Amino acid sequence: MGRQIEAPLSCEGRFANPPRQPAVGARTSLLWMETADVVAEELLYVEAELQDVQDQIKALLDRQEGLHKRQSELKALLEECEASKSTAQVDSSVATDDWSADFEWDSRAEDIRFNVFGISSYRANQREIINAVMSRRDVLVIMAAGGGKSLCYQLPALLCDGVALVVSPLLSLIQDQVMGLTTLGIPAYMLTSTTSKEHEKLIYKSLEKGEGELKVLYVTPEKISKSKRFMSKLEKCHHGGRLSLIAIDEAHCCSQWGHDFRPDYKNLGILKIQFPTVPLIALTATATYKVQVDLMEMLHIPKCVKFVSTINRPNLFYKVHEKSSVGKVVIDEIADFIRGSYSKNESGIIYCFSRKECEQVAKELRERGISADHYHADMDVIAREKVHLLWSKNKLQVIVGTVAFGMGINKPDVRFVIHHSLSKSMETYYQESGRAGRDGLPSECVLYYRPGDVPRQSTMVFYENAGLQNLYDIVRYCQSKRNCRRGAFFQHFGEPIQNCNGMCDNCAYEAEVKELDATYHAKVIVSLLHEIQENDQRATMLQLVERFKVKIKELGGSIQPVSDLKKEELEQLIVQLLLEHVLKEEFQHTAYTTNSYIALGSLSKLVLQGKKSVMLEICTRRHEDGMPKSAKRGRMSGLEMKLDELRKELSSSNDGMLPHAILSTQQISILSTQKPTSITHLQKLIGKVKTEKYGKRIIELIEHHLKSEQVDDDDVPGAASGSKTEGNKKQRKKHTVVIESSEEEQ
Ligand SMILES: Nc1ncnc2c1ncn2[C@@H]1O[C@H](COP(=O)(O)OP(=O)(O)OP(=O)(O)O)[C@@H](O)[C@H]1O
Ligand SMILES: [Mg+2]
Repeated sequence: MGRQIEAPLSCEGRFANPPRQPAVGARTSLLWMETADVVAEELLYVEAELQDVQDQIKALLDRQEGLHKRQSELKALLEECEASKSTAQVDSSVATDDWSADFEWDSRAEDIRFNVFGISSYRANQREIINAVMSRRDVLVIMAAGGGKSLCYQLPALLCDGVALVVSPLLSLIQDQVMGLTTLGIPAYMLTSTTSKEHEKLIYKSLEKGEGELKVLYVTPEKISKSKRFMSKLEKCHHGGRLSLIAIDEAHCCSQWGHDFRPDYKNLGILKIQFPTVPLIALTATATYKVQVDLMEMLHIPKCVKFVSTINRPNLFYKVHEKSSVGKVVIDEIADFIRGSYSKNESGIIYCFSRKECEQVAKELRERGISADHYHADMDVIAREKVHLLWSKNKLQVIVGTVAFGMGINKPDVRFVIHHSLSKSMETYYQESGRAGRDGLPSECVLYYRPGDVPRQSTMVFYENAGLQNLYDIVRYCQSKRNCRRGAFFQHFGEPIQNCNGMCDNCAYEAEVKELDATYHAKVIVSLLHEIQENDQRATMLQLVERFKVKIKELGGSIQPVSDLKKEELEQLIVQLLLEHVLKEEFQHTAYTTNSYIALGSLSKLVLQGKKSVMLEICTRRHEDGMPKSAKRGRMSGLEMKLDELRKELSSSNDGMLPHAILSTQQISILSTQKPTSITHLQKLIGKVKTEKYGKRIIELIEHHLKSEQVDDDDVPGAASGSKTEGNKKQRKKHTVVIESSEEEQ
């Protein structure tokens, strides 16, 4: 604990009880001396009493603070219990249903899963969800980002007769999904602002009369709330018994308590009212209990079956990187990181705060030789689509985007997601970073954080429901120098802690963290703000830092020396004081912008009165950086590289088809281990549809590879046949890290 220093400002009532004066009269000096002794004695006694009272007050205040904290924890817990009770009551009505039992559609479902989607086994909950939908139940799915939610409605869409309607919030997401399904030969269409009149006619005809081949129809929520024409066609489709199911993807957008509320999603409740007998499946990666209850109410699905899976993404390495205040330095570091760890054109995403920043970052990365382009809502649709397609086909390494890019984007082999600036909440960060490693292979999520970015973000979110609270949660995640990053996600989403396995910076590397007593600094900051407010002034974080430095110089002679804090550390302290309610942010609008000012928070008095100490964690050194080598994926084998080239070649000769849709990374890995040389064997590994389309080329390539291996073996004197392949296999195994809990196609 640090020393207690007199607060620079006086506290209320400091001299409220001055010592009583002795009576003056014709007394001798002896009497005066005796009186002085008595007074001194009483003074000592009173001072001791006062100290005692002070201690008690401090203890009480500490207790009060603790109780307040516990009170809000308990309130939140109670809310969760009530929410789960109400959903449990709902769920109890279906408790007797066993969704993993045998169903009549089992073999057809297996056939489509494997032969159409090329997926060799279900992931956790997928089969059960599909069975519930097929049993015509309403379903709520909470499943991790990249967990495989799409299959849960796409497969039933193919199993059922008629058309499945999918509501999805973003154009980019819809394009991505339609592109993926078309590649698999599934008749999927979208009805959005970009749909041509010709296509629109075709879709409407199909809805109205059941003509044509429409199977899955994607729309944005605006279509439901704003287009009467569309709704009337949908009704006709329903009356004809051809509306098979309704899926609402990214369903958290319905709830005001969710992190990405969209007003048009609020009107989706109409769907269940208009089509009560059609099963509705709502899917999201992020929904707290509160959001789940909200969703069930808003979508009118009180009796839905709920499937909740873990949010854990064991293959993602989470890291917070200290961000320099010099823009060029940040870009240099990002460029070095990409060049150093991802020199083989591995895909990545960089999230930026603003559209202008996206363009700037992309341009500066290009200047440093990295193939990058920007993506944001100000670009016209064609330009955006072009960038997205180039990236999807691995012809562009990095997309630098705003939040407009990402929700549900399905590129499985994104190896890194960098946040150039802070996200606005834990949910947003979980979703955006969750774009990485959807193929289950090790991938990195790096957030560049500097406390100076907090006011930038807070001016954007303060008017949102719980906007500041959400922002401060992610800020707490960033400020922490010791706590497990993964643990912060579990805590936030109310899930029991699971082992991180060293897959975050704080767990992987021990940082040298100095704990500094910053109580005095905090007192000076609080006093300064008193002065500022008394003079009817305001101070931004930057101005406060500057004034602090001046103040410390002024006070310098009269106080014991305190350790100097650098500008960034002072900003870190101010942010910590915001998180601890010693300070708060206030916002003021000008004609052009909104400014954040730092003001006194509810606990500022405690600091001033010396009843609250403030400790600051300063990271002096981190021994290493980045994902540990042991967690990184080994280099591709020769055959894997050849198969990768083949899928790229097939992708460019089949316009619109994405390389990973031709062969997924897992399939390439399986093929390179099993080396099938017959169509029958190949079909067992990648399914019928892909074998019919690309089987001949794949077999040719594998045979050619085996022959060249044989030649190499023959060239090695004394090498036994097959021994080299074996050797390669062993070597590869040594480099490859298998992430246990990702149930990939192995
Ligand atoms: N059972 C499975 N086995 C292997 N891969 C699968 C399986 N199910 C889905 N996938 C693949 O996992 C990836 C992610 O799937 P999907 O896009 O459905 O994720 P999601 O849950 O919708 O994530 P998000 O919340 O980010 O939208 C896709 O490449 C998909 O093909
Ligand atoms: Mg999705």
